[in-house]
Amino acid sequence: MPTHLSVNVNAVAQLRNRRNLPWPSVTGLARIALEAGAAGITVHPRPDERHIRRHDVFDLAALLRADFPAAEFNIEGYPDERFLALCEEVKPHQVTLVPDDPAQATSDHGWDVHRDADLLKRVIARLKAKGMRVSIFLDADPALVPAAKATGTDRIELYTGPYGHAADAAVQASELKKLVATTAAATAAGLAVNAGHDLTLDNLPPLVAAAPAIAEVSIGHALTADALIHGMAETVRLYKKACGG
Ligand SMILES: CC(=O)[C@@H](O)[C@H](O)COP(=O)(O)O
Ligand SMILES: NCC(=O)COP(=O)(O)O
Repeated sequence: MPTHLSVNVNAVAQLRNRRNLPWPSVTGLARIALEAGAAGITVHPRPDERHIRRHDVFDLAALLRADFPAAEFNIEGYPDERFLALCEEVKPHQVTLVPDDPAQATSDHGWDVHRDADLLKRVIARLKAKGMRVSIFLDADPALVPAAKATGTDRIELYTGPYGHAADAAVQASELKKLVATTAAATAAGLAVNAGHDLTLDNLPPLVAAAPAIAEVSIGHALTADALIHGMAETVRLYKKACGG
């Protein structure tokens, strides 16, 4: 089964937010991505609404419900009360919990699954009780898998930043090894595996070849940059091919 591609539209929203104008259209670009074969859409509404705004989340949910019922909506974020209430209202297919501080420029680490075990258990049970699948952002380290599993999560999302922005080939190869080992440990523990952050057309094929069990990648920054060159539809086709299908 090829790895599913979820298109993250944060960067489309960030470009739109430069002006008080409705373009580029977040739902319009999401529609093009889904028509071109993306399996889903991802957003990471941050508290300062620097890119995705609250209304985008509702607009995208309505788009998927009306016109792309087979596609999945994935909402990422830190589980404060505002975020949890938003998820409960929108009911996406998947909620990805990320340990980001509001001041962070972007996500740069996974959960401390030991220190934050109680918070994660409580929040995951709450979201799952409302029918949402839950994934937690995790650094590539197989030793973290047992504690991740103990939180009750359905999936982990491997933080691929250190692989994606590795300074040289040797570092990238060593990061890839960690991603492969963590995928194997998670799969053996009965957890499905997603991956994301700084994935590109260049680094995606070696990742999915080495870890074909990865169920889904969510990609935004590089994919949006490529869409400026190739257009969104062609870019989604290129990334789908890079995902193996
Ligand atoms: C959770 C994760 O990996 C992030 O990639 C995030 O969704 C990106 O957030 P920004 O688009 O705000 O950098
Ligand atoms: N979960 C990762 C994601 O949605 C997008 O990350 P990036 O491709 O913008 O780095």
